[in-house]
Amino acid sequence: MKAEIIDGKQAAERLRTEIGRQVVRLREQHLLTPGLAVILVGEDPASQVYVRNKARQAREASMASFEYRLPYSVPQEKVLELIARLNDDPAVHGILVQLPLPPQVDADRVINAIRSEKDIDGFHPVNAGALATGGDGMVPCTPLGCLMLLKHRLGDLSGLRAVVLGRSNIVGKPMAALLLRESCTVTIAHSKTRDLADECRRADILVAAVGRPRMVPGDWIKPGATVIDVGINRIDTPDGKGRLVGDVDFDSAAEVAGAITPVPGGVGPMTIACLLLNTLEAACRQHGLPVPQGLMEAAWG
Ligand SMILES: NC(=O)C1=CN([C@@H]2O[C@H](COP(=O)(O)OP(=O)(O)OC[C@H]3O[C@@H](n4cnc5c(N)ncnc54)[C@H](OP(=O)(O)O)[C@@H]3O)[C@@H](O)[C@H]2O)C=CC1
Ligand SMILES: Nc1nc(=O)c2c([nH]1)NC[C@@H]1CN(c3ccc(C(=O)N[C@@H](CCC(=O)O)C(=O)O)cc3)C=[N+]21
Ligand SMILES: [Mg+2]
Repeated sequence: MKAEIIDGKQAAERLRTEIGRQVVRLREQHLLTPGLAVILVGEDPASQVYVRNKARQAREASMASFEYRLPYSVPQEKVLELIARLNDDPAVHGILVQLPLPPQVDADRVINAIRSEKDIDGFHPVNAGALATGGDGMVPCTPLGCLMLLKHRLGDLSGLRAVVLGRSNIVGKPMAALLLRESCTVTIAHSKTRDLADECRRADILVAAVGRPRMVPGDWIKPGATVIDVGINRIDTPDGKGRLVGDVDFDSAAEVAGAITPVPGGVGPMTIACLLLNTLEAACRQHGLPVPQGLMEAAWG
C-alpha cells in the first residue's frame, strides 16, 4: 500500500481537546457555557447512535447538551414549536435537527425556522448564502471537517484541481464552495456527469460524497492524489454483523492515492468535532465575544 492514511479519529480527538480548553476558559472568564440542542425524530438506530455520540462529546468538551426525542409520527407543527422555544432559550446556542425527517415534516421549513445564528449545521439559507458569496456564516460541519483534513495534509490548496462527487446541499455543494474559497479549480460531478472516471482522474483532490458503497475504484484516481471519503454505507457481511464502508474502494484506492481517509475513522469523527466548534463559535457570537482562532493549528500543529 502506497497511500498515507489520514487519521480523522485522532485529528478530531485533538480538536475536541482544544475546544474543551476554550469552553473552560469561557466559563471561567465570562460565566458562559455553550449549549447544544439536538432534535431526533423517530427511532432509526444509526441516527440514535450519532445523536448519542454528539451529546456525549459535547459534554466531554464541557458544553451543555440538550436532547429532544420526538415520535416518528410527530406533526410538523410540534417540531416547529420546539424550534421556536429553543430559538428563544438563552442556554441554547446551537440547534441541530437530525436528518432525514419523516415525510410529514418538511426539512426546508424546519431548517428555515432555526435562527440562523443558532444554525450550527450551516444549512439555513442565510448561512449557505454567506458561504456562496464570501461572507462569514456557519459552515456545514462535514465539509469543514474535510477541509481541515485537506489542509492538515496539503497546507496551501491554491491552484489544485478538486473534484467533488455529489451535489447535495449538506455535503457536495458547500464542499465545492469551500474549495473554491481556497482557490482550488473545482469540478462538481453528479449522477448526470459524463465520463465520470476521466473527470476523477484529473483530480489532485477527490472528495467522494455519493452514498454508494465502494463506487470509486483505484483506477479513477490520479497517482498521488488526496482522497477524502465522506460516504458512510452499512453493508452486509457473511457473519451477519454488517460493517461500514465508504464511497471509495479503499484497498484499490490506497495503492494509487498519496493520502486517503478511512471509513470509519476519517471524516465522520471530524464532522462531530466541527459541530462542537460551530457551537462554541455560535455561543461567542451570541454574547459579543471574539471567536477563538487557530484551534485547528493548535490541535495538530
Ligand atoms: N461522514 C459524515 O459525517 C457524513 C457522511 N454522509 C454520507 O455521505 C454520503 C453522501 O451524503 P449526501 O450528500 O447526504 O447524499 P445525497 O443522497 O443527498 O446526495 C448524493 C449525491 O451523489 C450523486 N450520485 C448518486 N449516485 C451517483 C452516481 N452513480 N454517480 C455520480 N454521482 C452520483 C447524486 O447525484 P444527483 O444530484 O444527480 O442525484 C447526489 O448529488 C452518504 O453516504 C452519507 O451517508 C453524509 C453526511 C455526513
Ligand atoms: N442535521 C444533520 N447534521 C448532520 O451532520 C448529519 C445529519 N443531520 N444526519 C446524518 C448525517 C451523518 N452524519 C455523521 C456524523 C458522524 C459520523 C461518525 O462519527 N462516524 C464514525 C462511525 C460511527 C459508527 O460506527 O456508526 C466514523 O466514520 O468513524 C457519521 C455520520 C452526520 N449527519
Ligand atoms: Mg441527503
